[in-house]
Amino acid sequence: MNDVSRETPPLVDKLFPRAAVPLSAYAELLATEGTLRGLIGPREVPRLWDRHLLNCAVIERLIPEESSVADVGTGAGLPGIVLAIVRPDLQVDLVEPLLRRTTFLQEAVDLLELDNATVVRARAEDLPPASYDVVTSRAVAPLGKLARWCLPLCVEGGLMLAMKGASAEEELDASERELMKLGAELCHIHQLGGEELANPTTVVSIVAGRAAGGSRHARHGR
Ligand SMILES: C[S@@+](CC[C@H](N)C(=O)[O-])C[C@H]1O[C@@H](n2cnc3c(N)ncnc32)[C@H](O)[C@@H]1O
Repeated sequence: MNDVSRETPPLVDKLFPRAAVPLSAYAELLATEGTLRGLIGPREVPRLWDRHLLNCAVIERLIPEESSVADVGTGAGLPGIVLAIVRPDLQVDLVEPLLRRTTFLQEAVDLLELDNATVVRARAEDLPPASYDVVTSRAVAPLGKLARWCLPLCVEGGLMLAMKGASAEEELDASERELMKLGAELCHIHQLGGEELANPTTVVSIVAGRAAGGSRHARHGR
């Protein structure tokens, strides 16, 4: 057994008691196959929980029940796989163009028996518009470009959630015009997990307006 799974922090049981076992299995997969295949840097392994898994897990607080979610540029499954684990009520599409990564993602989905996650090998800009209630992303592109890819995927009134670092406010200011053109309605910067996590998560949330997606209901029939 790998060190990472043995060291599952007590906080995981406290915050996500029902998901602790699959989260630990995913942590182990990232620490082993994920690093072997170059999807996670070896230096990330000791901080997998703090900087990656828990950081991603807390964004579930912003996602309405039973949403259809696309995680754009999910890479090794962050935050998409984590969301599918901690929120079985969600339907999560793991959107990633690179074959090496989608192969790993499919193996992870199978191993973790995630019935509510689907691997979609595609670029965000090639997906049909107005397909999702929520579109998440982490470390994919600057906010303006990300909004061009993600907002059109949201249904009207849907939510784009971009995990960002210290640059969140600056990026939001810089992309204001673009966001307006794309029909963004409400933008907000959230700090999540401030009281529980060593590194709180910063998320920019943007409500999609009419120009962004289209119909009020997700077109995906899942
Ligand atoms: C730096 S990685 C981040 C991966 C993961 N979200 C994370 O936080 O660890 C960026 C990912 O975005 C993907 N990507 C780049 N352009 C994309 C696009 N237009 N549509 C979807 N994914 C894209 C890349 O293939 C890559 O896996």
